[in-house]
Amino acid sequence: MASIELNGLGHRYPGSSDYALQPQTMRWEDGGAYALLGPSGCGKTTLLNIISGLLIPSEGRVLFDGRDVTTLPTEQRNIAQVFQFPVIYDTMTVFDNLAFPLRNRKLPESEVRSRVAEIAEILDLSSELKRRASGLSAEDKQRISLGRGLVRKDVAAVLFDEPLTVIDPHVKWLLRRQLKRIHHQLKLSLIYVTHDQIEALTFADQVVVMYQGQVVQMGTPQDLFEAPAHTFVGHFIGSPGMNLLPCELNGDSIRVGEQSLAIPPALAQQLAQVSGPLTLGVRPEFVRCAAEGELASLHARVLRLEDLGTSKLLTVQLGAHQLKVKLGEHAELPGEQVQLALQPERTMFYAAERRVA
Ligand SMILES: Nc1ncnc2c1ncn2[C@@H]1O[C@H](COP(=O)(O)OP(=O)(O)OP(=O)(O)O)[C@@H](O)[C@H]1O
Repeated sequence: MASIELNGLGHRYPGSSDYALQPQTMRWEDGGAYALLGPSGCGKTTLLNIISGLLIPSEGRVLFDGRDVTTLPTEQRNIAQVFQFPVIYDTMTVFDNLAFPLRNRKLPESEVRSRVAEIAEILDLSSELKRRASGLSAEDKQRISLGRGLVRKDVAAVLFDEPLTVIDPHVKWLLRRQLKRIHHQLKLSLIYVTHDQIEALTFADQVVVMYQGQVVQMGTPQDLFEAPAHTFVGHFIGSPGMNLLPCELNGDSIRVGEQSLAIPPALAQQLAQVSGPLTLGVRPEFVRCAAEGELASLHARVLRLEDLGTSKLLTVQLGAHQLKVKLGEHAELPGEQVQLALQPERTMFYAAERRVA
């Protein structure tokens, strides 16, 4: 296993003046489980291909444990890869498929047997080991692909490119949990590309959120939820995402539309240093219905209440903007008008999309 450092790493495809990947520097720790999460076209595959050696970046360096691998071909990087679709040998048995990466490295047969047994056990393939891979379902075949990616202990990292795309949603959930268990048991460095936030948040210790060729935040699922560093993280993570409202500083308060919200003097001082328009961000989970006349609350017009099963979602009109509020499963429609209080420590401020307070 290895740490991975990206040093001023950026990429422009030949003939394009735009960066597919903006130059950036970051470090991923040895043994970590990282998810690269972002919408289509944000640069996830470009970054993964640079790490795997399929693509040489136009700028910057990639280091594995301090060793510069930027221009090394994939075979010399000592990595394992799992792709969207199964890559297995149909004519071989499940055992021989799982054993292949180990036999390729000339490991003694006794070690091959014990390692294959360990991986097969974790992936629920133990009873299938003698079967030919050709007769298996697409899901079982992808399970074998996962096993082949995970079977070697000596790889620098295992890279996954949307590996659960072909998997049925129910089995997907099981496999995600198995992957998490594998990570805890085997302590492999895992990098997992996905555009699915649930997949990223359940699998990874650290989620690397990408947007328009940039990593806009790297953090635990809790960091991303409680303190989004970028408005994109705010609305991309969460269901529904963060409420984002244009606002202005006005002395010791914030103006939101026609209304005023008192804020602590220290926060007002901090916001006074910021240039450019401000946006207030608060997740629907951190807004509550307040008592009439309660200090530091906003007045809004009720639009609708939807039942989400374990919670209810209230939509209100606040000036020109709509705001979502998550309420308990037994909440009732609060009438035509409502006072809303925002949890102060979970209310964020953004300028030019970045969090400033
Ligand atoms: N071979 C290429 N030549 C030119 N531009 C490319 C090439 N591959 C990708 N791009 C562009 O680079 C940007 C990043 O693409 P990339 O495939 O890395 O994103 P992604 O997040 O992996 O998206 P997806 O989930 O759709 O695969 C996009 O604007 C894309 O059009």
